[in-house]
Amino acid sequence: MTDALVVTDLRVEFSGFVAVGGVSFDAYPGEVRFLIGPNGAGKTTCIDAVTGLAGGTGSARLGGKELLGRPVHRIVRLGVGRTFQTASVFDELTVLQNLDIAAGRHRPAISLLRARRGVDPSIERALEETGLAGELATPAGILSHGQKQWLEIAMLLVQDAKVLLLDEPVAGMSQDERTATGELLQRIAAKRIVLVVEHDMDFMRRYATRVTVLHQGRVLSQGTVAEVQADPQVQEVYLGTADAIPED
Ligand SMILES: Nc1ncnc2c1ncn2[C@@H]1O[C@H](COP(=O)(O)OP(=O)(O)OP(=O)(O)O)[C@@H](O)[C@H]1O
Repeated sequence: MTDALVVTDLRVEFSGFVAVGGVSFDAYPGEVRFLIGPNGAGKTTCIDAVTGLAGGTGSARLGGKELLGRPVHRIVRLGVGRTFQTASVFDELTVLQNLDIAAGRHRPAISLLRARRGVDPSIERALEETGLAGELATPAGILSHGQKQWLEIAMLLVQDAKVLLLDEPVAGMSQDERTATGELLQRIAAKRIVLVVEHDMDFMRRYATRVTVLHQGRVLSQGTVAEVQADPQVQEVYLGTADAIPED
């Protein structure tokens, strides 16, 4: 079983501006963990710090291992993967070629040069899991917006990421794609840590098991969906009204 991700008193400054001012949260396999908050709350900066893209102080531990201070590639090697707000796949390559590249770090370079004799089992599993099995030969550039996000997730699965940090995975998706993505996150979270940064409150309410609400670089509220929805401070930040995060 994958260890927990435990972030303690994380602080990130940009030239004296405090973007993240002492944030603590944890995430476990088996839950779909959400980080929400208004624009500029520090959500992306938190995952930038955990993945080594932004320097931070405090602690971000995966199992017993401290992530802060390690270079990006070492954090990746420890099993921490992320997606970005804009999908970063190779548009001119097929779905399979993208996944081959993602799988590359597991094989000796020479095997990448050999002719393909069937699809790698880890790639096959990732294709099934993300619903992209029918798109093997499709150039990534002509996939739908949702499918591109799923391909990015598939690339992390192929790399056997233990932690998936997903930055606004459903932004710009259709309702059907959102539902498919929520169900995908529930499936992959069974054995991995899934932390989702989102603006979409409806999506959060449907799929979050636990939520941390950030505001101006600090934790405003933390708990189950019901707990954060009932928190007057959260309601205040979202539009300043009690029905800002509507109940079903
Ligand atoms: N590289 C940087 N240099 C300076 N300031 C930055 C940098 N990155 C982020 N910031 C600032 O830090 C604050 C937090 O930004 P961040 O992108 O983490 O917020 P966010 O909660 O992810 O917002 P959004 O929902 O709009 O993506 C913002 O005020 C932002 O302008």
